[in-house]
This record gives sequence, C-alpha cells and structure tokens, in this order.
Amino acid sequence: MESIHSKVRAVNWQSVASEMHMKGYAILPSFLSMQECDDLKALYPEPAIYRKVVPMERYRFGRGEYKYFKYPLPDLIDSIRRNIYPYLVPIANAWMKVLNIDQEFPHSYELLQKACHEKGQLKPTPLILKYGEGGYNTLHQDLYGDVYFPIQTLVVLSERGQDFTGGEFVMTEQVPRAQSKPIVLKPNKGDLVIFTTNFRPVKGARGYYRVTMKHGVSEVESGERYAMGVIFHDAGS
Ligand SMILES: O=C(O)CCC(=O)C(=O)O
Ligand SMILES: [Fe+2]
Repeated sequence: MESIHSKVRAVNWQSVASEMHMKGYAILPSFLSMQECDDLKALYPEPAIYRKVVPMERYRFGRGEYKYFKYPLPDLIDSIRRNIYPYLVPIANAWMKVLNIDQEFPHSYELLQKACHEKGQLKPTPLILKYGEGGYNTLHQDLYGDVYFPIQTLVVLSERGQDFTGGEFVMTEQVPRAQSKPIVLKPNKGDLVIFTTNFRPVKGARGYYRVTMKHGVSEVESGERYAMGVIFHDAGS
C-alpha cells in the first residue's frame, strides 16, 4: 500500500491551489484505494472508536447518522489529517491576505492543534457518515469554534450507481445581491474532495470580496452512501 505521505507528496498542489482559488473546491481522483474505503466503512459499527453519534433527524440536520471519531484517530485518518494540512496552509493564508483578514494559520498541524486547545477546542472532528434511502444532509458549515481552518476534505466511501443512487455532494456559493449558485459534485468512491469550509475570495472591480459557501448532500434515492470527512480544527463540543 502506497503510504498517504507519498500519495500526498505526489499531488500537484499548484493545480489544487488554482482550482481552490477559482472554484472553492478541488477533487483528487482515486486518492484512497477501494480497499481503504472498505476498511473505513467497516469501522462504522465499532462503538469503542467514536466519541459521539449524531442521529441527524433529531437535530434537523437532515436524515442519516454520523459519528465523530475519538482520539487517537485511526491511522489512515490521522495520516490524511497530518499530511494534507501543510499543503492547504498556503492556500488558506493567501485567502486571508487578499481579504485583509488579520489571520495566519500555522504551518504545522501540531501548532493548529495547540491553537485549538488554547481556546478549549479539544475534541476531534473527523467523522464518518451513513445515509440510507431518503437520507440527505442540509446545507451547513463545519466551524465548531473560534479557531477554524477554512478548508476541509471528504472521501465518499461508496460507489455511485452500484452502492447508491442520488446522494450528490452539493455546495452553494452566495452571489452578491442575488440568490446562491448551486454546485453539484459526483465524486467517485475514493476521490478526495477538498473544499472551503466557510468562504472563498473572489476578485471584483475593487479588490477581493468574500463569497460564502455551504455544503450538504442531496437525497439518496436508493442504497447506502458512506462518507468520511476530515476537518482540521478540533471542536469545543
Ligand atoms: O456526506 C457528505 O458527503 C458530506 C459530509 C459532510 O458534511 C462533511 O464531511 O463535512
Ligand atoms: Fe459538513
């Protein structure tokens, strides 16, 4: 198995950065193998490795269920989180700079964790989600506290057309003085989707302005759809 470290190193981060700047998302095809996806999916029923189970209907977050992993995170997830973070920092920092936001994210994952911990954000945010027929996820942002890293990642662990139908990954982009633009992505099993957590900069006539983005999942028409999300900051609760 190719290590996550070498896979991450082989990514063309220059082109990821330009896609992130242009669209607020980028997809790395076949980032995880089918086996890695199946291994993650097999963790779903293991009660001991989660800190919290969220029945989405109860909170009106949609329909389905998700679970937040406990520390220590499973190796594969920990490795994705630690290895990808440093490549996203320059993108996030460039965004803060053009938007005149006085914030610079630290270059190391450990320092981001330290910043979260100092604000009382101690709980891990990586999660695994499961939607059955009729399942969906309402549009949202995964902020979890004062300290939040503005880019996150997701891998769909099920195969579209084979394991499920429907269940597209949907993003919306707020258009100034207008309604929001919908964006529909259909990542394949194993693709890594990198996307903005709250906004991206767009160049206007008088410099850059913020465009708010949200994400969610459209209704699963049949079958079961699993996904694993890696958010880089920790949560207060
Ligand atoms: O199931 C999905 O594709 C979306 C999950 C999600 O909202 C997230 O990972 O933050
Ligand atoms: Fe989310």
